[in-house]
Amino acid sequence: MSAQILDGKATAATIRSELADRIGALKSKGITPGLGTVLVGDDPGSHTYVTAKHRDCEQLGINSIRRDLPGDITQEDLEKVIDELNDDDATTGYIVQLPLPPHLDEHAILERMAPGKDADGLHPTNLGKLVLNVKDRLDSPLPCTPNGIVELLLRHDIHLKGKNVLVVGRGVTVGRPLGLLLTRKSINATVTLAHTGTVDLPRHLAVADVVVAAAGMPGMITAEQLKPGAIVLDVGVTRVIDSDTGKAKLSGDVAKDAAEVAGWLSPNPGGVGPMTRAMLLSNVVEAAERQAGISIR
Ligand SMILES: Nc1nc(=O)c2c([nH]1)NC[C@@H]1CN(c3ccc(C(=O)N[C@@H](CCC(=O)O)C(=O)O)cc3)C=[N+]21
Repeated sequence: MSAQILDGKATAATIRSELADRIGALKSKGITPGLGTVLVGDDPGSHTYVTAKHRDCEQLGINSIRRDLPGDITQEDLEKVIDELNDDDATTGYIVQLPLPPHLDEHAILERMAPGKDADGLHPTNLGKLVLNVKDRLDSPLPCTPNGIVELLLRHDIHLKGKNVLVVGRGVTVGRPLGLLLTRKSINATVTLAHTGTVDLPRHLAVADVVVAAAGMPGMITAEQLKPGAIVLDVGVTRVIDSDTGKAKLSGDVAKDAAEVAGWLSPNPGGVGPMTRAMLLSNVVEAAERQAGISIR
């Protein structure tokens, strides 16, 4: 049996075309959404993702505000940039690419962002709303990768009600908030969050209907660990050196042989990554609609 593909590229393209209509409606009211990005340092992976995000904006007619900052920027100077973006009317929403260099206080930066301009859905206030509200639709942004995973499954007509979901990795952009989304009444999954402190990961994998691999550990999830027919989402993106070519390449957390056992598999690249970017655009458009007083639901 070979897994069916959760095609993030095609799904993201559909979402972008839906957003184009909503952007057209905003522009007819004289409103052009603007996405800001704050990138500190010169990590090649982060530059790739930020460039891809701005390419998406250009294709959709969303304004781009790009702040690439030196890796040795002080906390105080970074906070000044955050204050500028909070006050900039052309910036509907923005993100601070994580992780930040270790000398910077990531929490203080995220908290300093205006919650209404948080395009990532990672501001404590917005994550707090997710903790507090299990049943209603929220009027605040959802974290992009977790929401991208939900949207990818829904648009392939896969429903998680009653399913056992194993999330591997407790990072702030994926693992930690994902359970908050999947345990909402509208989805009703049961979620286990595994991490580096988990004992006997294979025991959890063997009973998981859905596996979200977001640990950043290349090839960690292999076919023999999976429950036959499991739905597998490969989220991890780690730069590794290709042993044959000696060149840097991106590796996912799921080994190639998983496709022989899984029922569904999101390719990497081409799965959750494009969905993350599509959800970011959706958060920016929703923020513009909210600021324009357009009811979005
Ligand atoms: N505050 C913050 N928010 C993030 O959402 C965030 C972050 N920091 N730090 C880094 C991670 C990583 N990330 C990706 C986004 C898109 C692709 C993506 O589109 N990947 C393409 C391949 C790259 C390409 O070809 O464009 C794919 O999977 O098909 C990958 C990874 C967001 N992140």
